[in-house]
Amino acid sequence: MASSASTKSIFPSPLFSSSSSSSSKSRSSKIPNLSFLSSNTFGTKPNDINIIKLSCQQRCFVVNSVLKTVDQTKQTISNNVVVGNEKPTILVSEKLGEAGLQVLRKLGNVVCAYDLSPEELCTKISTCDALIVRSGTKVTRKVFEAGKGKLRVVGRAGVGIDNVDLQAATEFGCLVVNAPTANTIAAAEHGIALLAAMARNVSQADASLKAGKWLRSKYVGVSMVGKTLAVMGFGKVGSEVARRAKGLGMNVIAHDPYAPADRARAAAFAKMKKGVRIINVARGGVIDEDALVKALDSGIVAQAALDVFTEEPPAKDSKLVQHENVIATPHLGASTKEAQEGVAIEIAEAVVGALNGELSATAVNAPMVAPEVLSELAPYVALAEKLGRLAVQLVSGGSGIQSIKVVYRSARGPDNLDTRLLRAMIIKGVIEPISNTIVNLVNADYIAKQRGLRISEEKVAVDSSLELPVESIQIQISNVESKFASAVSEGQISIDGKVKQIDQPGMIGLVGNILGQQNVNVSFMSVGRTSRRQKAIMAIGVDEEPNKEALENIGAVPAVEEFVFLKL
Ligand SMILES: NC(=O)C1=CN([C@@H]2O[C@H](COP(=O)(O)OP(=O)(O)OC[C@H]3O[C@@H](n4cnc5c(N)ncnc54)[C@H](O)[C@@H]3O)[C@@H](O)[C@H]2O)C=CC1
Ligand SMILES: O=C(O)C(=O)COP(=O)(O)O
Repeated sequence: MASSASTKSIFPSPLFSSSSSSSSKSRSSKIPNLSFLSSNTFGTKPNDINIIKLSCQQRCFVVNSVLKTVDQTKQTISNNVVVGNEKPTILVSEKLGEAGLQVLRKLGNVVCAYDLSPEELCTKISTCDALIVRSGTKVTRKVFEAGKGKLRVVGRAGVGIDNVDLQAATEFGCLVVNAPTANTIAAAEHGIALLAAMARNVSQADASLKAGKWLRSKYVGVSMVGKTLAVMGFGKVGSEVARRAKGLGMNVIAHDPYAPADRARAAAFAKMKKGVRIINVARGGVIDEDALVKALDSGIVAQAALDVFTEEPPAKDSKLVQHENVIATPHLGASTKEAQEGVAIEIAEAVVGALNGELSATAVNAPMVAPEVLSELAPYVALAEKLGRLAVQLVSGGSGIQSIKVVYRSARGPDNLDTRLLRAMIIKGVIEPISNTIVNLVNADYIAKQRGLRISEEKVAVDSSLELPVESIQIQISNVESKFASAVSEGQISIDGKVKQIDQPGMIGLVGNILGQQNVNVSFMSVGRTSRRQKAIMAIGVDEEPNKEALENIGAVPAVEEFVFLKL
């Protein structure tokens, strides 16, 4: 970065050079610099401004300028899920607990429309910003196509997202969030309920009694105590089932190829014991239903208790459901009052958070960025996007960029710098100006890949006592031609960005006066700061080009740490 924190650059540096060799004051006037600040809305340390060296042609004079308001910065970070000042419309297509609806109503217009046909859903979705579903709504590619440009969030009020086309969601930049914790106990309890009901033939005995029979010897059951329960999938539900089964005196073994070894001891299921009993409260797809019918017929499987099916609802004449040794419930695992209230609140908060521009902790198709990481990276997010925007506008033909190398100079070790957000914003900056595609954290990597844009990243370690996560971000683009001959050095365009700045009273008047004295008309002025009396930034548009004296006078103002003049 040529301009250091203390440099006041009037006619700045060789275009896009990352060199720090020459002072910006000594450089040719035809190559301007630009300083950008993203206001600090996330509690990032107050010294932060984004500085970008660039070349432009439109007349614009910049002394510590504001790039984004608080909300705008949030929008940038938030995958474009913010819908401006209008109240967002949230479609709830399956029954959701009242407590969740109340949370949603505080933010937006909530439309509850149940049992929609696929066509009706597509029609309705075109006016909606968010959609909340359970397992009964198929959120297909067609739904995302119909919601294109408007649908920003799909909330799954539960765990399983197999009814949502995640690939399509990602391609359309639509965030998918779920509610992964609130129905765990309900599902585990349902598993235990099915286990006990199956062991004691509760369903069959009940049906027979209601049919006027009294068949005590037919429905002799089996005891659970001392039996072995194999839990397939030792996640949230599986481990709660295991705890309860142990309480019933069962021996519990678990199989989970992905669970940490200390959580699940792998068990071999090469051959099931004859007379095994199977319970499924996960998903129909985990069991081959035809094979299960055969196994039930042959007696290898004595009984099955099923809450979930490959096709829901299953066909009325389903051999599996009708089998006398099968008890079945219509996907009721999560259906307790308590779980549904919990799930409703969990998903409503996730959707509201997403619509408010926060990255969700339960995002399914976007990288999770911890709040503290988000907070400290906030100023760099705006910087990254601007660097991308500048890059693409400098390259002839706009779409000519095929690969970008991003160099992060940081005192942090590579493992302590999460650059996914910054990379996504660079991609956003590069692609959005030249296409109609909305790019965000959800789809950035996908869109880049689809367009053949390769992004490589390098983290360069620097010694620094500052606790900033990033000292500078540099974008390097090789083998491109520029609209501005001076932008290319040795076949490469290189743009640097950095952060810092100061807020103090009187700056607007001071700078305005200097310009006025030179008869330079101000066409716009935008000011912002990280926080009160902290770092600030100001952008001024001018109708006439200020002369050298005016620029020098501005540069001489003590509080101006750095300023640049640029023609866009
Ligand atoms: N019936 C119902 O109403 C409900 C059903 N569910 C379903 O229950 C299942 C479990 O939910 P959670 O425990 O919340 O999810 P989870 O993600 O906490 O646990 C799933 C576990 O399955 C393991 N797993 C994945 N592939 C496996 C394989 N091939 N063999 C063995 N284990 C495998 C994973 O490593 C993970 O530990 C999900 O399918 C979910 O959709 C959840 C809640 C209610
Ligand atoms: O959370 C899950 O994965 C479930 O299967 C619950 O489905 P539901 O919300 O009851 O349609």
